[in-house]
Amino acid sequence: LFNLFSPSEKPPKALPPGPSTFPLIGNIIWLTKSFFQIEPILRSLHLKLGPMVTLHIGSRPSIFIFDRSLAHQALVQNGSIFSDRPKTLPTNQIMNSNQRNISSGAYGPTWRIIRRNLTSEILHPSRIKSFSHARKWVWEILFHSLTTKAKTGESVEVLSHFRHGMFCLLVLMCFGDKLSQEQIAAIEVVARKILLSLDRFNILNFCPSVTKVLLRHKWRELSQLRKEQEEVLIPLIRAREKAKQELKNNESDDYVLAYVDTLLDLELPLEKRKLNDGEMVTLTSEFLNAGTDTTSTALQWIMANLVKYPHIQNKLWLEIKSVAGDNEVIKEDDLQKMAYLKAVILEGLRRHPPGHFVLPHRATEDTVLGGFKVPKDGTINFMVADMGWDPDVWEDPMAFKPERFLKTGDSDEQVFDITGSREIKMMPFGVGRRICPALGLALLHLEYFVANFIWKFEWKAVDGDSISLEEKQEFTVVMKTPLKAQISVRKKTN
Ligand code: HEM
Repeated sequence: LFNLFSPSEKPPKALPPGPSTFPLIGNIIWLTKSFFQIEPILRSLHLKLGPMVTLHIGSRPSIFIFDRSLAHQALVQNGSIFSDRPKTLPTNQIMNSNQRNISSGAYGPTWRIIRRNLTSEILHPSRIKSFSHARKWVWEILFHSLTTKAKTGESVEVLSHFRHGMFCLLVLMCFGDKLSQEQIAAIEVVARKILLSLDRFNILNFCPSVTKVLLRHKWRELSQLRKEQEEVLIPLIRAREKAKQELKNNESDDYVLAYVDTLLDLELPLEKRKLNDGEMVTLTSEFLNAGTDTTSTALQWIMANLVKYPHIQNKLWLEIKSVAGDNEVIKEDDLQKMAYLKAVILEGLRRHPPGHFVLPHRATEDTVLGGFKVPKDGTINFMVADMGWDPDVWEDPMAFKPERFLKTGDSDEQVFDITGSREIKMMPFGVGRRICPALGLALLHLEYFVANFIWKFEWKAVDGDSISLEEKQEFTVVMKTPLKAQISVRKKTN
């Protein structure tokens, strides 16, 4: 437990401060607001009340942490208390097989096994390497559609291209690389339909026993949506199961392990059984959804800044040129030699983290943080965007300056540690035991695609348009005015 008070002192009884509201009505009003609507309210409360703020949302207190060293105390130094998840809402339970996925799973043996399966079987650096042909395939699809735009002079709606590219890539990692573009499109249609309609079902959570009667058609609609998802994914899982057997029997060199293969082999530690179809659907969908919007949003923000600031784009292009020479495509090994590229990506994630909060955490014991009580079952949220914009850590924090991530002089100082294990300066992937398990993959995807985009094309604002950095909440925090760019193919002699 935290040792923030001496044994003679009594542990504090008070929760972190919060606004005064009418108990029941206030709790319900917060429930109707999205995190994005709450964020500005929290910021003004933070200025008045300090680094920890409590809102009574629904039946439990929700504590919001602004301070990076308190975040470190909670998530790193006391990770065993702060790594659980709150119980998910009844509508989400249908989509996540009753919390049987990584992101919503309770901190315990089942979560540990399914998370470790993903990190060691698929996201291990050597495994990530085995998917390089899939990345090249997706790059070629993007390259062809962008070249057509460049030739016709049409502007590019950047996000839809990026999102489709990221989705294809994750589908191939998930189901194997023998899928056609049509099959991928069918998975994408149902995944987007679900993502865009989930908010409509929130009302069902207000008093499920009542809404199950009064709004039963809406509950049916939700079950129908889940059924649609299963009807698309289960046949693909079965087909992969068969193909895997055949490829293995023939000892084929073509066999590249896919996420589904690992799930087919997995055994749940408590129940001592294999995953059922519903659980497989839940886990494969999590893989596709967790990685698509996050990465494509980050990519859009980064490219927006490269369009807005042509001198940064040019500096990056010069670095790529110095490493890539005459290569048509940037090779993955070459990315390691591009320090400025890495700085651009990190600055993008600092200035525009795709999620302004990590997923909510739950405290498993009564404990003390920052001199306040954090009650057992309380929900804890971490203010990701605000930490990355803290003027005590980052000079001129709202400016886009990749140089801040470049090592100066020849000191032995480590390159920036985004895991925050020793100290948190920003946390776009979270920190501690629940840190995004795919941060290495996400960084590789961002580096690989940004490098190739800039290597092959020059990106400019559409005539007369300035690039607005205003934000809007969707699944992630996206550009309110989506980036449109005019692109031209770079000439070798440029
Ligand atoms: C730029 C891209 C990405 C960003 C910024 C990002 C960010 C995050 C954040 C903030 C969390 C929550 C951490 C917490 O609750 O403390 C998270 C969790 C997670 N992410 Fe990512 N992510 C990205 C890409 C991906 C990709 C590509 C995948 C999968 C292929 C993925 C899979 C997951 C999973 C499964 C979790 C849940 C971890 C757990 O609860 O144990 N993410 N991510």
